[in-house]
Amino acid sequence: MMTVRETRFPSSSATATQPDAVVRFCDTTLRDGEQAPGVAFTAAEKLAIAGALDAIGVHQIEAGIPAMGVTERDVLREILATDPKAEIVGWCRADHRDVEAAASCGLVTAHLTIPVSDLHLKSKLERDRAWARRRVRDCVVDATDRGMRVSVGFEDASRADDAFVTDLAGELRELGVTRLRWADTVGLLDPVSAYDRLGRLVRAVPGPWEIHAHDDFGLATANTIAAVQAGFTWVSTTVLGLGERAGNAPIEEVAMALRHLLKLPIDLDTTSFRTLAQLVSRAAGRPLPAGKAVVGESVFAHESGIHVHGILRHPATYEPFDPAEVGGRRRLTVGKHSGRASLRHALEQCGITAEESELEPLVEQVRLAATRHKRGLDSRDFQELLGRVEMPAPRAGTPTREEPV
Ligand SMILES: CC(=O)SCCNC(=O)CCNC(=O)[C@H](O)C(C)(C)COP(=O)(O)OP(=O)(O)OC[C@H]1O[C@@H](n2cnc3c(N)ncnc32)[C@H](O)[C@@H]1OP(=O)(O)O
Ligand SMILES: O=C(O)CCC(=O)C(=O)O
Repeated sequence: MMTVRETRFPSSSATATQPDAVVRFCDTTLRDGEQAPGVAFTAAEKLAIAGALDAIGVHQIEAGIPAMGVTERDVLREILATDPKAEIVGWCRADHRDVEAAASCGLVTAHLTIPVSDLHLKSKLERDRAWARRRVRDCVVDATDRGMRVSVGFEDASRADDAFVTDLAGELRELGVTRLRWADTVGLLDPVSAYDRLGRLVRAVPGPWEIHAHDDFGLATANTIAAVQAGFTWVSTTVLGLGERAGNAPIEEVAMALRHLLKLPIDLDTTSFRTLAQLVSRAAGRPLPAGKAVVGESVFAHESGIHVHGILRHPATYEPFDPAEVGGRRRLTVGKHSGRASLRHALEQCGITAEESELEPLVEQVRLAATRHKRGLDSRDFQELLGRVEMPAPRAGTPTREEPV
């Protein structure tokens, strides 16, 4: 383990814009996440993921689709039987059969979805806005009559007529719908328009709104943050952004951006983010990319000379927050872009105090070796290199580092 002086990261609450606002998370890894092509969680994996999401303090877990059949409903019952703190939600179409299926699992909360763009209504369902209004209202009444709490999602809202969505939202609030979800189903939103459009919507129809963003243009996190800035108080997320096509807004990115960029309090145990990401990555059969924001293996690894020089003086120079906040680990690596400060530090870790004049040739040797290997040097490579260049012997009694430098 490297030894960087303990230094404090700049406070994350110093410039809070809305100090009392707690943004709530509806995590849909087990619904939209599992809709990612080729992903199929087993019951055991669904239970493990639900347990992990509950343990970190997610407010709502969208745990599956009751209409999918008996196996899905059994898993939903099993998740409910674990008595989680999080509210467990079943995703439903605006269809009485789906409401019945949700109720039959013992779910007390149902999320009903209705497409709202003319494209979806006409081309997909061969229906119109009047049908959508009638159908969703009927299903809301059906679910509430069964004693269920109901939220409603507007599918393809980003391509819908805002006036229609606003009117429908007002009617649904009056029917007792607890929350409205605005879905950017195909990821067509940009943050500036999101802020503008969603701000107008919240002002017209106050109350809890949730943003459900997709990442087709790589903007899911940015759009989610913009929605919160516009007044939305719930966010739809999935672990690692797993989901349809390019996926959803990753929980780990949204939470850390809200905490550190918007300075909002986040009441999730973010220290488990890395283990949660590893769990979902394994269950989904999708490797966790080294550079994945917040939870990738490399996002707190530093090789470049200027960066390591800075990090050794104050980690905040090249880290946005303390890696421990997300269960991550800082690593200083030696490679093609290392400089003298980095190698001086690596040598110190091996118990060697080098003369300044010895560092420059070592830098050159490290560059050549890293280029030859086409990767950073691990501790064995580094030791080998030291054996080949003339360096002072390690200080007596100082253990030689075994772990990567
Ligand atoms: C944007 C989203 O992520 S939406 C969520 C999408 N998720 C999934 O589709 C995953 C799970 N889906 C399934 O297992 C199946 O599609 C089921 C069980 C929901 C339905 O299966 P099937 O009855 O075989 O229907 P199929 O998948 O062929 O077509 C979808 C049907 O839902 C209807 N439908 C689609 N959206 C809605 C809606 N929001 N409200 C009401 N009906 C809808 C379509 O009109 C079509 O009905 P039809 O068969 O009467 O024409
Ligand atoms: O719940 C909803 O309405 C959103 C459905 C969805 O996953 C989407 O539109 O991307």
